Amino acid sequence: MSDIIPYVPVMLDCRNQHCLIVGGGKVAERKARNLLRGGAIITVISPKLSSELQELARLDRIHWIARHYESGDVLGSTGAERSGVKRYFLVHAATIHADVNRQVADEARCAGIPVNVADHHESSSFINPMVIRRGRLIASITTSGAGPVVGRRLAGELEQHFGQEYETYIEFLYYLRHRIKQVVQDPAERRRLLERASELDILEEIRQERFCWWEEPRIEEWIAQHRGEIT
Ligand SMILES: C[C@@]1(CC(=O)O)c2cc3[nH]c(cc4nc(cc5[nH]c(cc(n2)[C@H]1CCC(=O)O)[C@@](C)(CC(=O)O)[C@@H]5CCC(=O)O)C(CC(=O)O)=C4CCC(=O)O)c(CCC(=O)O)c3CC(=O)O
Ligand SMILES: NC(=O)C1=CN([C@@H]2O[C@H](COP(=O)(O)OP(=O)(O)OC[C@H]3O[C@@H](n4cnc5c(N)ncnc54)[C@H](O)[C@@H]3O)[C@@H](O)[C@H]2O)C=CC1
Repeated sequence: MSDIIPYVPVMLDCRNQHCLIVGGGKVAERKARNLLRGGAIITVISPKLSSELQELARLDRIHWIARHYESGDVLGSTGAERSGVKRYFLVHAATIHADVNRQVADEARCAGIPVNVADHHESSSFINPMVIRRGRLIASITTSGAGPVVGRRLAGELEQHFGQEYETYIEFLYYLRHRIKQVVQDPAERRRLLERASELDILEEIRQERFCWWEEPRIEEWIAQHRGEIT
């Protein structure tokens, strides 16, 4: 048995970042979908593509280099250079060949580029969790390699817990916090207001379809009412 890797969870902003996927099958397709959703610019190096990836290439949503991986590709120093890439933000090694995946991983690690290896999580510098989304709320869960079957069941439990009402709830709290930050300068006062905001029973109101979005005057009134409170 291998040790538990003490993964550090982070959320990456991949918008307009160049990402490389080596391999063009079912797994590469899933990694591409995930990155596209995050706004990344994707290059795929693979002699063949799944039908969904072919469609994405046809629509210019991904840049396809139609050949086997060559040493130096992760640095953008071979064919990838022609796609205008200076440096990849992250790399996925997702071919069917363990030795090719390992080569991609070694080259990426040497270059200091985060890499995910589809067939061997111990060689990866990052792994992909199961994700559920409710607008701004993103809940992700991983079993650190125990596998997606159990992960999917646990994600299903999260889906039950975090219903669609959380999208409005979190959006409301975001908006209220944004306004508090604009009008209240004192950090202690701000924190107190933010705590008050988190105690509001909005979630239940949304669930019962009683919630009306707070317009500007109501927010100002609420802030004025609570900012002078002494705790
Ligand atoms: C460690 C990790 C690294 C990573 O890839 O990031 C990893 C690794 C491996 N997966 C393998 C197999 C499968 N993975 C899936 C599916 C998913 N795998 C995902 C994540 C992860 N998979 C990372 C953390 C996982 C964790 O939480 O523990 C998901 C969540 C996200 C995503 O892939 O983007 C996505 C769910 C998509 C969804 O349901 O929505 C399926 C099912 C399917 O394909 O339909 C199978 C076949 C069934 C099976 O084998 O269990 C193998 C063996 C390969 C082999 O033996 O050849 C390895 C290699 C190893 O364990 O080292
Ligand atoms: N991490 C995960 O979530 C999962 C990982 N896997 C593993 O991921 C890997 C890929 O699986 P699939 O996508 O299902 O396989 P697949 O057979 O559908 O696709 C493999 C792809 O690799 C390409 N390829 C082969 N040699 C190449 C090379 N030298 N350079 C560039 N591309 C090359 C092929 O053209 C093909 O597009 C396998 O090792 C599999 O065991 C499988 C399921 C889930």
